[in-house]
Amino acid sequence: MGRDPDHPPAVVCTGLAKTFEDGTEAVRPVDLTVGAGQTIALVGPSGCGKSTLLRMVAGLEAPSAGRVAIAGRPPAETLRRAGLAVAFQDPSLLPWRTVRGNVRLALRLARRPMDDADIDHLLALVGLAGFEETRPAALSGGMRQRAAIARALSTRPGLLLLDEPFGAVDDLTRRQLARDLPRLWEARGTTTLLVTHSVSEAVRLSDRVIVLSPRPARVVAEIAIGLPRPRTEAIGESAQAAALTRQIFAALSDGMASPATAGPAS
Ligand SMILES: Nc1ncnc2c1ncn2[C@@H]1O[C@H](COP(=O)(O)OP(=O)(O)OP(=O)(O)O)[C@@H](O)[C@H]1O
Repeated sequence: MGRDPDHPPAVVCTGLAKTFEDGTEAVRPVDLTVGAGQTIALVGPSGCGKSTLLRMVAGLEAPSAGRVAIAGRPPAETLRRAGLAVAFQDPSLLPWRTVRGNVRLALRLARRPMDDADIDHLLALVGLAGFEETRPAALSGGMRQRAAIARALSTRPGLLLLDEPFGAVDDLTRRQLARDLPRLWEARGTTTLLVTHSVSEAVRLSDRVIVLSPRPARVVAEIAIGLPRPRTEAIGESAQAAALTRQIFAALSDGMASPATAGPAS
């Protein structure tokens, strides 16, 4: 399926902070490093600033302070070189194109060749076999989200940014995606930064979990997930995984107990 990505990049965020124009302080200076080829999960209470942080890494939101370096370069440059792909909560599929057409366009823009059989293989992997010719309006929210994930993976990015990638997906499909998709990005050595509301999913997928405080987001704990790979369901349900899950919940409650004073909410 196309060529291998460029060397997966490391991401370094230094003093990254965001206060919106209306005074809402979303992110307190955050230092964060994602090693090349690592998968890092961001977890934190709802509205704490996770998406804002991810959008700054993607170059879609300008930081108020600090900087992001992806393989030493600014995000916009990585985006332009198609080394970065995003799948966010609200999938921005083109409504007049079919599912396959949306993936095809991303590939064309990224100048990465892939034939329709390979596209369909990827669509089958995210459970969209039979919907290749369907337009987004005729898909459920979860299906649209899966189409956006397939589109993001199709260009074989070196860096993958996922915001609640399985948020609108039913539990059974979510479980299946959490099993199958990481195999793809692990096999390619993709550097992956994802936001999830699910602590068990964070444990299952990542090498390290970053626990954020309530808004404004600051890092309250970084927990290394030393579980073996591939992460089978049995590993995800092991006593070791359960202990890590408890540790993350404890860090989340510690963060809740010591919120920082924040600027006004929007
Ligand atoms: N453009 C904006 N202008 C002003 N405030 C904003 C803007 N975008 C987000 N916010 C505010 O910043 C805060 C953080 O939002 P963000 O979406 O990053 O949180 P989140 O942790 O991703 O939330 P959730 O878990 O519910 O998806 C929220 O209070 C939100 O209302």
